[in-house]
Order: sequence, then structure tokens, then C-alpha cells
Amino acid sequence: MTPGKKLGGLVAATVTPMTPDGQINLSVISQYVDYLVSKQNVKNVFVNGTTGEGLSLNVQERKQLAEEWLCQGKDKLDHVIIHVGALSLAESQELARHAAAVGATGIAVLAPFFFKPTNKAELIAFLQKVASEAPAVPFYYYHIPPLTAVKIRVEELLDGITEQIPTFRGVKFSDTDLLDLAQCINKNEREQFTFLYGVDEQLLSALAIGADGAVGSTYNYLGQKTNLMLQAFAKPDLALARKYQFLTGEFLNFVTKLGFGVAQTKAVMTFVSGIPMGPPRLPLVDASEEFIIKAKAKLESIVWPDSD
Ligand SMILES: CC(=O)N[C@H](C=O)[C@@H](O)[C@H](O)[C@H](O)CO
Ligand SMILES: CC(=O)C(=O)O
Repeated sequence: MTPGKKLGGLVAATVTPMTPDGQINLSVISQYVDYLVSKQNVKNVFVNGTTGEGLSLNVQERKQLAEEWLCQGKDKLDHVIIHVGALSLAESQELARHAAAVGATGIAVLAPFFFKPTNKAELIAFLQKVASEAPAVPFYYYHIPPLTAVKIRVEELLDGITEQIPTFRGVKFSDTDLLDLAQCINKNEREQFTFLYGVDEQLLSALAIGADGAVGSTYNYLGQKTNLMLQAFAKPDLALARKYQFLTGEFLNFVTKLGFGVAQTKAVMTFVSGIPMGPPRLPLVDASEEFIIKAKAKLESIVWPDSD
């Protein structure tokens, strides 16, 4: 790992490989790492998050996955960020200590979403108690109000946050409120926080207002194409960058209409990479054969600028 390297660019939100009978399948993670690096040019991962069904796994499974990703990624990946959020503060703290012990380059925590913090002070209090268990590990807040329903604006949250959480380094911002993101970036430029955007189909818009990169499920299989979008944006060749965004958006728009979630992401990743990712865990259910056939045909029909 390259912990000194500033986090940025693409981070794949990994799926959790499972065996046909629903146990976590650690045996394919080595292959998964090689695939991301060699085929998608993605060298950062976000483990046990939404896409990884982190909240559907038990503590033991989460620890085993964190360990395996860190072990397999040791000399191949730049950053391995472990999501350690949980409804139980004690479990979250245990996972934070474990992530630190096994060498995570960052930890992330989402807002508790059953009993919810109702204001900034309550949310910070929870985050602080987790972050302080890993005092040498960069800490990221995982803002995903569509799933947590915790809508405290990040702009407000960041105001003075390093006084309470000295390890605070940035946000994984999975919301469409780009005004909030823009104000975060506007106010925090000099503090050098890292802002990673999490709505893949709108990444170009987030880059335009200064996001440092992105964490998302689609970078598992569209990482290489999205890297080309990042390159075009940096050049800048905005027309080309837009073309990539429109095409990744075309795929997501298509699958969204069929019903798209983590189960379907696992199925897409299985057919694209050839690595068996297995079924999701209940309450999610496997993608249908019909979905797989249609999604595969759609992905194969897209004519990318570099393959013209
Ligand atoms: C809810 C969810 O899983 N969001 C992911 C990350 O935040 C995204 O990567 C989406 O999967 C992606 O934007 C497709 O909608
Ligand atoms: C999408 C994302 O970042 C996650 O799976 O947590």
C-alpha cells in the first residue's frame, strides 16, 4: 500500500464475494485485486460499504474481509479503506481497532440509521468515539442520506470538525446535493480534506466543482472507462469527458429501469470479470437471468470513444 499517496482518483466500492450457499468467499479476493489493478487501472478500494453489504455481515466476517483485502492488496493497491460503520457503537469501535491493527489506510463510518442522530453534535459524538479508537488512521465520513436518511448537511458537519476528530480527512459524498458538496469544497480547500463523490452517473459534475475523485460500485467494471473520463477532464477535453459520462450514464439509466442494486452489481461484475461473486445476502435476492442477459447485451452494445 502507499499510505503517503494522497487519496484521489477512483476507488472501487468492492462487492463481497459469496459462495453459492451464502458464505463469504475469501478465496477469490486475490484474483479480484489483480483484476482491478490490471483490467480497470483502479488501485484503491472501499471495503464492507454499501456495495460490499457491510451492514449485512457479522463482525467476524467484516474482520476477515478487511484482513484479506489488506493482505492481498499489500503490494498492489495504494489505498484500502475499510468501512467500519455499524448501528452498535461498540461494534463500530471494535472494527475500527481491528482495521487499524491490520493496516487499513483509512476508515470510514456512516451515520447510524435506526436510532438516528438528529443534529450535528449527536452525529459528531458518535463518529468521534469510533475515530478515536484508531488514532493513527485517516477517518472519512460516509454521507449517504438516500440510505441512512440522516440528512445533516456536510457543510455544517465539517465546520470545526478536526477539533473533535483530529484524524478527520474527508468525505465519501453519496448524495445528489451538489450545492452542499460545492460549499464543503469552497470552505475547506485550505484544510486539504479529500472529497470523494459517490453518485457515479454524476461524477463529471462533481469533478467540475472540485471533487478529488470518486468511490463507487461501477468502478469495479467501468473503472477503465471512467479513468479515461478523468483524463479527458484533466486535459481538459470536456467534450470527450462528457461523452464518457453520457455513456456510463446510458448503461446505468438502462439497468436502473430494470431494477438495479447490489445484487445486480454482483451479477454484472461476475460476467464482466469472470470472477464468481455469488449471490447477495437477504433481504437482497439474486439478479434474474433476464436482467443478466439484457445488461450484458447493453454493455456490449456501447461504442466507447477509444474503441471507435
Ligand atoms: C446506493 C449506492 O450503492 N451507491 C453507490 C455508491 O455510493 C454508487 O456507486 C451507485 O452504485 C452508482 O452510482 C450507480 O447508481
Ligand atoms: C458505493 C459505495 O461507495 C459503497 O458501496 O459503499
